[in-house]
Amino acid sequence: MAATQQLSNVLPLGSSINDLGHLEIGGCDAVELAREFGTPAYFVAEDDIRTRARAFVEALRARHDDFDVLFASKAFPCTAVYRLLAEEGLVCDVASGGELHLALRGGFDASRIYLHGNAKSLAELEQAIDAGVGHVVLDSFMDIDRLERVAADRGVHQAVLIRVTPGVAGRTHAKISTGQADSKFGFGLDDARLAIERLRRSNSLNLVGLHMHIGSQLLSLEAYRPAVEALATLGDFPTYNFGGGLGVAYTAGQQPPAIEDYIDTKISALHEILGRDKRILIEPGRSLVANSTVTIYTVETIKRNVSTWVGVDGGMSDNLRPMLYGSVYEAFFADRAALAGTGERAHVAGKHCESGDVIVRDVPLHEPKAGDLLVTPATGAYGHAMANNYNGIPRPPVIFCKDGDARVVVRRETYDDLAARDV
Ligand SMILES: Cc1ncc(COP(=O)(O)O)c(C=O)c1O
Ligand SMILES: N[C@@H](CCCC[NH3+])C(=O)O
Repeated sequence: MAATQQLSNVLPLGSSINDLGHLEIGGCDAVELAREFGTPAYFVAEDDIRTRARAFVEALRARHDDFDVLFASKAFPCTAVYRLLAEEGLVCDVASGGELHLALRGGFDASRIYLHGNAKSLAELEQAIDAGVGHVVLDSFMDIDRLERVAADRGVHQAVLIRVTPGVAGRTHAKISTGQADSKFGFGLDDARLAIERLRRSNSLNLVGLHMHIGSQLLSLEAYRPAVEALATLGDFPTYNFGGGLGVAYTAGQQPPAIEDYIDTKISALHEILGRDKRILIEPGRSLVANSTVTIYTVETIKRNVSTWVGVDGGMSDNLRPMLYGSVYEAFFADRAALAGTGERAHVAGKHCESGDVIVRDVPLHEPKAGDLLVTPATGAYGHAMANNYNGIPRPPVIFCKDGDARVVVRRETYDDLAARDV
């Protein structure tokens, strides 16, 4: 049991080990889930996401009157997740026409959607304005020109924010650091001043505030205050969006900041630097959904050479993060969860034709054998979202689990789906 206690920070809230020694998530036996829905598959404890969404809302409500929590939907864009978070009273950030389509399908009112993007197309801007999105977050001078034309053509007065790169980068992997001046995102401080001037003269765009997002998977909160200080040099606005970024635990040893501390840091900076009379938006993605989900694979092969290689039926097509960022995960067997963290050290290899397709390196696995069900926790954020069809692998299903019941919310792709776009 000690082993799963250590893993409680990475597993969905409410997970347990049942009398058979099997992992349970959302009250469902993981071995039964794999039997019923097949592998690989993403299994989501619905209540985990609800609890975290409520924690963000409550932490804000305790500290500030006028706020919204935006679901940064790039982290887990499927209609069931949009629906769940719309039910929890969140608003939504989308970064493309496709995410906008899903958010609307998932039940978000268009007025509660913010459109982001550093390279929005004309078609996406038209789609957003025609749908009636509440806010567009502007990212470049061309973005301003294009949106102004679209809004003017339609006689719409569109609320906008400007995305600013405050010159402060959150401490994280270089590929997910976004606050530095030399970034593809947003306006640097000098350009932001020009953009503000430009928007003050606009008849069709109504600048309501500033946005920043300084990086993702931040395990330290120290960069937020200097970033807010930088925003404050741009003038006084009614609305500020301080982005997402809160890190999560991927491995047993990790202790990310608590949601309350994260909100406290942002709200203290808001009150002390910008004032109390502001509307504040925050935009979490990963920290809402990452730990809600486990992926379950089936072990197909075991090979022993210099190392032990445990080959599973998925890989970089369902979890690109180890390949992109060298991300580290835990792994253990669903039917002997209490033995997590014990056994022979092995690499969990994906099935793709890439030497780097290794899901977890150097993890203790208890007597691995073909047919074992291998669990990797914390795959809810940027897992399904970045899934792909490399090597002709159909993308896995997403299964929601709650109170012992499980239901498919995204079905498994088929081989016919793979061929469907060929002409
Ligand atoms: C503009 C914007 N907002 C919010 C997020 C969500 O970030 P996270 O998943 O780190 O909370 C991102 C992604 O990093 C982003 O680019
Ligand atoms: N895809 C990244 C996060 C991207 C953040 C989006 N701005 C990850 O898995 O960590």
